[in-house]
Amino acid sequence: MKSQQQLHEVLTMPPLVDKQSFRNAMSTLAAAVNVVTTDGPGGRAGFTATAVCSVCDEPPTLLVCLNRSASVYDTFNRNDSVCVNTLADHQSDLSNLFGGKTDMDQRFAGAQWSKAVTGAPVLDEALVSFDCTVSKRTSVGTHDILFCEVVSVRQHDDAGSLVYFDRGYHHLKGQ
Ligand SMILES: NC(=O)C1=CN([C@@H]2O[C@H](COP(=O)(O)OP(=O)(O)OC[C@H]3O[C@@H](n4cnc5c(N)ncnc54)[C@H](O)[C@@H]3O)[C@@H](O)[C@H]2O)C=CC1
Ligand SMILES: Cc1cc2nc3c(=O)[nH]c(=O)nc-3n(C[C@H](O)[C@H](O)[C@H](O)COP(=O)(O)O)c2cc1C
Repeated sequence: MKSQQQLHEVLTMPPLVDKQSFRNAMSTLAAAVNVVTTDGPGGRAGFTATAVCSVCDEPPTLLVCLNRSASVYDTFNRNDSVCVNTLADHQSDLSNLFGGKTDMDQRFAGAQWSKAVTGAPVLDEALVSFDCTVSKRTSVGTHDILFCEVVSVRQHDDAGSLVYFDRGYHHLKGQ
């Protein structure tokens, strides 16, 4: 068992892995690219996210990690609707558009959208769109984790996938 002094030393130690080493390691994980959107009382917003993951299928649930310093944070915090639009292989321009520093109307002017059951914008040419309501939110470090229960899905089986790997885009063709 650790003494109080040993516990204090462990808790106040600097992290063993610095931020840059963590990011370099994470850059080796290939990930799907998503434009995550919302609409509701807080207004309309969308951002690019690779930190999206399947949680469970009963109830069908995804998670999305959102940096609390993002310009879209307040809007997502005030709305319950979220649509995770996974990009098709030809949509890297859209990823860059929603990836930061662009005015929100300009971001949405870059593509065609429909309205989902929840009211969130669905990207017409997405590989797949998961229309969701946020069932739970929690904070870890700099990010909020949104647990999103899927209420409807729209899928284009013939499209390829846009993959982010080694800080760049790669294109996976469908079968
Ligand atoms: N989870 C996140 O919040 C992510 C944020 N980004 C943003 O896009 C910028 C460009 O990213 P890259 O070109 O891939 O180069 P980078 O060197 O900044 O990031 C490399 C990898 O580290 C991870 N990462 C980056 N920033 C992170 C963060 N704040 N929290 C948790 N994981 C993070 C991601 O997996 C990313 O692909 C980043 O600096 C960041 O602002 C990109 C990917 C994921
Ligand atoms: C490829 C890529 C993946 C990203 N993934 C995430 C993510 O998973 N979570 C996140 O909070 N931000 C992520 N970002 C950054 C957000 O897209 C960006 O902060 C957001 O568009 C808001 O930018 P703004 O604060 O300038 O408006 C990613 C950016 C890029 C280009």
